[in-house]
This record gives sequence, structure tokens and C-alpha cells, in this order.
Amino acid sequence: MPITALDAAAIDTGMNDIAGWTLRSDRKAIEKTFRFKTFNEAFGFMARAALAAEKLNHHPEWFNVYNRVDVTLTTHDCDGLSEFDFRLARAMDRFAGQG
Ligand SMILES: C[C@H](O)[C@H](O)[C@H]1CNC2=NC(N)=NC(=O)C2=N1
Repeated sequence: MPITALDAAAIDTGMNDIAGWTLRSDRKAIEKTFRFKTFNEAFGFMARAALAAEKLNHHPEWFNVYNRVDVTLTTHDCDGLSEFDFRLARAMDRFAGQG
């Protein structure tokens, strides 16, 4: 099933539902840095996010150092943002206790 890219208004609506995320200047991705107390907490967050990503069949680009996780969400299949990026962003916020 083809995945459609969100239009400008839908992206703006999606951005209003999430906190601490930045819309990349090309409007094809959203980014957030999560910070935790320990590596254990960061990795626990990543484990929960990984399971959610598998369920959604939508996978993050991310980079972890110790207690920090830099996340980029984009939809390769439509070369832009889709509803799945915002769904995964909201799930990640919940897992980090920020949503
Ligand atoms: C074949 C498979 O369903 C696709 O490659 C999925 C997997 N996970 C994905 N994750 C992300 N972030 N974007 C995609 O377009 C995407 N596509």
C-alpha cells in the first residue's frame, strides 16, 4: 500500500501535537534529542521504541551516546513526512515520559 506524504497543513497539525521536536528545514524530517539520567534508561527507551517501530513497520534513524539519543524520523517510501513519523514521535514522547 503506498504511503502518502503529508501536506503542509497536516505537518503543521502534527507538529502541534508533539513537544521538543524540530521540523527540518526541508520539511522532510523531524528531529529530537532525548536525554536520560543513565545509559540504562536511554537503552530502555530505545528498546521500547524499537518494539513500537516494528509494530508500525516504521523505523527511526537514531544515534546514541551514553544517556543521549538523537532521533530523526522521516518516511523513505514517500521521501517526506507521513502520519507514521508523527505516530512514532508521539509513542517515543510517551516512552520518555514526555507525552
Ligand atoms: C519494505 C518496508 O515495509 C519499508 O521499507 C518500510 C520499513 N520501515 C520504514 N521506516 C521508515 N522510517 N520509512 C520508511 O519508508 C520505511 N519503510
